Amino acid sequence: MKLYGSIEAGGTKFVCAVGNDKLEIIDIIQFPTTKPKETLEMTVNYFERFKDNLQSVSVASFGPIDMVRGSKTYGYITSTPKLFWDNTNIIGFLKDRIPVIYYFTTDVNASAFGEMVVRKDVDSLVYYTIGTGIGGGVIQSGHEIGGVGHGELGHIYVAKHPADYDFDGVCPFHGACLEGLAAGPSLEARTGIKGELIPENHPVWDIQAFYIAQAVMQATLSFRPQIIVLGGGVMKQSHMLKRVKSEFIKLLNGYVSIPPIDDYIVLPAVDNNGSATVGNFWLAKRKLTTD
Ligand SMILES: Nc1ncnc2c1ncn2[C@@H]1O[C@H](COP(=O)(O)OP(=O)(O)OP(=O)(O)O)[C@@H](O)[C@H]1O
Ligand SMILES: [Zn+2]
Repeated sequence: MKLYGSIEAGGTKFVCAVGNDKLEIIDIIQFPTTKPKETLEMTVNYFERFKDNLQSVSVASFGPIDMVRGSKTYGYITSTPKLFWDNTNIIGFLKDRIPVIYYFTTDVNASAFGEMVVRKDVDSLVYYTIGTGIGGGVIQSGHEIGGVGHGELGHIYVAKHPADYDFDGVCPFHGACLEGLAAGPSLEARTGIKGELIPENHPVWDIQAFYIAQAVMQATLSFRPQIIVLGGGVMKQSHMLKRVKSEFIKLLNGYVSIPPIDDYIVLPAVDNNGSATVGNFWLAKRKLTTD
C-alpha cells in the first residue's frame, strides 16, 4: 500500500502521521517540541516503521521558514525566536535519514490546503490560526503564494480599538501588530486571565473581534478569496465567529461583493486542528507527480 507522511512541526508539539491514497489517517502520534535534534530523532524513529511503503512526506512547520526552491537555506527554519530552533535544517536532517521526496511549507499553508481539499469547488481561500500566535495561509487558484518567502499575515498593522489605546501589544518584534494585539497571549496580558477562562460577557472579546475582523478585511481586499477559515484555540470560543462577522460587515460597508457571510467566514471543516494533516497528505501526494 502506498503511504504518505505528514509532519506538523509546531512550536509546542509535533504531530506525525501516515495516510493512504485516499488521504485517510492510518496512524498518528504527537510529542512535545523540545530541542531540534531530539525532536527530529523522534520524528525519524516514527517514520522508520513505515519506510517500505512511504512515498513522500510533507512538512508543515512553524516559521519563519525558507521554502524558496534553489535557496541555500531551503528547508530551514530560519529566524525564529523559538529557543534552539533558529537556523535548523529540518528537511536536510529528515531526508538524510528517511530518503523520500519532501514538500516543505508553513503550518498555515498546509491547513489552508487541507481546508481546500475537503471543501467542494474551493480553490482560493485564506486560513488564519488565532492561537499562541497568528498566522495565515493563502491559496490562490490552487497554489500557495509567496515570492522571496511566505506571507506573514499575523504581523500586519491594524487600527487600534478605541478602548484599547493603553495596551502596547505583546509581539516581541512589533508590539502592537495583529498578533501582538489579538493572539491568545494578548488576552491574558490585558485581563490577567487565560483566554479559555475569560467569561463571554467580558469587553475584551469585542476588542479582539475588531482586530480579527480587520485581518479578514485585509484578506478580502487583498486576495478576494472564496472563503476565509478561522482556526486556532481562540476561535473555540463559540461566540467569536458571530462577533467577527458583525465587525467585518461594518468595516467592509458593502464595498465589494462577497459570498453570503455564513458561507464566507467559517470555522475549519476538519476538527481538532486536523486540516494540516489532510493538507500534508495531499501535498505529499501531489509532490510525487509534479517533480
Ligand atoms: N477556548 C479558548 N478560548 C480562548 N483562548 C483560548 C482557548 N483555547 C486556547 N486559547 C488560547 O490560545 C492559545 C493556544 O492556541 P492553540 O490552542 O491554537 O495552540 P498552539 O498550537 O500553541 O497555537 P499556534 O497555532 O499559534 O501554534 C493560548 O494563548 C490559549 O490561552
Ligand atoms: Zn508582530
